[in-house]
Amino acid sequence: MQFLNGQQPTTDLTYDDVFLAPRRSGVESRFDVDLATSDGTGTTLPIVVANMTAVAGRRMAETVARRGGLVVLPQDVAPAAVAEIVSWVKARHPVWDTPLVLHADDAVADALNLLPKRAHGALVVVDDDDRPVGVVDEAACTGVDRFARVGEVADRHPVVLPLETKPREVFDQLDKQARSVAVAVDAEGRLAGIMTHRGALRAEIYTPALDAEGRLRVAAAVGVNGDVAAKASALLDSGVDTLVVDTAHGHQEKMIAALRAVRSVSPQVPVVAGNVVTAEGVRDLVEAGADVVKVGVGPGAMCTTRMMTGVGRPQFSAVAECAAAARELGGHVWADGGVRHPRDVALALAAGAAAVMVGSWFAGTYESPGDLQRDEHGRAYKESFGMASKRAVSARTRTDSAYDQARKALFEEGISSSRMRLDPQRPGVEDLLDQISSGLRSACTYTGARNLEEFHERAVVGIQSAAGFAEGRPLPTGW
Ligand SMILES: NC(=O)C1=CN([C@@H]2O[C@H](COP(=O)(O)OP(=O)(O)OC[C@H]3O[C@@H](n4cnc5c(N)ncnc54)[C@H](OP(=O)(O)O)[C@@H]3O)[C@@H](O)[C@H]2O)C=CC1
Ligand SMILES: Nc1nc2c(ncn2[C@@H]2O[C@H](COP(=O)(O)O)[C@@H](O)[C@H]2O)c(=O)[nH]1
Ligand SMILES: [K+]
Repeated sequence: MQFLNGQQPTTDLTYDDVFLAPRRSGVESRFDVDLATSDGTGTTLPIVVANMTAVAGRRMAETVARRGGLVVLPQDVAPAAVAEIVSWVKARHPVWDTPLVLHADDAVADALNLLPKRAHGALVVVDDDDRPVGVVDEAACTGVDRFARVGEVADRHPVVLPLETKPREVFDQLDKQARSVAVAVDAEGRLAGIMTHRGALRAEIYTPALDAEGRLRVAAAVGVNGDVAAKASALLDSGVDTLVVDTAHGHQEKMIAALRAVRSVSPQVPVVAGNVVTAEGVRDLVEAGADVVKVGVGPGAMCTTRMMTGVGRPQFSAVAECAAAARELGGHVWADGGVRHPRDVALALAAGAAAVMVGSWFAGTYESPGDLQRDEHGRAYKESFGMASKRAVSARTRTDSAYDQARKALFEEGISSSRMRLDPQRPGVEDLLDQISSGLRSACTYTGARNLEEFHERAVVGIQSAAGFAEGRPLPTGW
């Protein structure tokens, strides 16, 4: 990456302060761009979902890995629960989505409660042998008594296809039969998956992030306190593919000790550690065994660290400097926090990040773990909260003595309750991944890059005023 016309920034910069200049390009199509990462985590899309309780759970893990990204399960999840989630994710089909299931005599009210759990907008009615007998969507439940049986409102002639059917064929069948979802069955005719029109298209464009056995990948976080080696070992035994050693102040002795402990358990597993914002921090963590260093102190949407402490660093400069330091040592960085638009992802990768971590933005999707709620205007939202908020800290310390709990509650550095609205145009995390990956593919071709390494090499970044940033925003209501 270089600055436009040899500019030298005189202050540290954040995403809003910068823009990418277009360059002569020989890349003919945005589909010619390869978005695979080179950080050893096996992802084919440079997006990692942050280890936040309000964001990263099993449905998020399955859905994002199927599109090539990675989800980090939070360190607050009990080891037995992590093991259960990992084995569940690993048992998911890499192409077909997991259906929501009811029986014919379940109530329409049950269907309405279940539908927002997944973005495909339909659930499958099965018989006692798990064979699909119908499909129910929201339209079928509208204007119907909530105690009516789903069997009475279901479409009894759904598109049912063998599990081996190629996504392109699924797309064409849905088109031909004018249906919005197809249902997959195994050799015995039992329900095995569901796919929407858009899902079929996505399955042709994205490549799932798979482990050596062809199963979806998943990561998990571990803190720096307690017996880190034992915790890391338990996570690896559960089948976790990448370990994230995570604490607010990553550049501390405890982190270095934790990294050495993790490395003693497994010399090969990809290990991510953070958070830091300086080249010195990167060097110390790479030296202690991190393959990837997580960069970002204070940019997070739920984060009050900068207001509480004055500590942090504008994220674009932090990523650029840390990525350069990591590259010198053969390491990588993930840009963690503060991503609010697809452009921020492109800019972080241009600055040299191997992948970009997104938290709060993805809390406002069907796939995040929280319950869907509605505000006074009927708009759908989910609750989000920071991992250093009072809410998260009291959950994390619930087994400590009352005195210790009270001591830890003093260091609150996050928001306990915030509403993340679901975008009516993009209510599912895959809609947001589409938006991000389209923006990124386009940014690469504007720069003349066929892959993310070339994107970083060729990126020319300019510095803009607040007016420059404002000019780039659309004005949907006129002026
Ligand atoms: N990226 C960011 O800007 C930030 C992220 N977070 C996230 O919140 C979660 C909780 O992290 P964390 O609060 O580190 O909790 P942890 O449970 O991981 O504990 C952190 C440990 O480090 C010690 N410590 C020393 N100095 C600090 C410091 N300045 N801030 C925090 N701990 C310190 C703490 O001791 P003692 O409590 O005795 O001081 C404690 O033992 C993580 O997921 C983290 O990523 C939190 C804040 C900032
Ligand atoms: N200072 C705090 N930082 C937090 C807290 N919870 C999470 N985080 C960090 O934010 C990113 C995600 O950023 P986002 O803008 O996408 O939401 C996450 O990975 C953590 O590093 C917190 O309570 N305090
Ligand atoms: K912030």
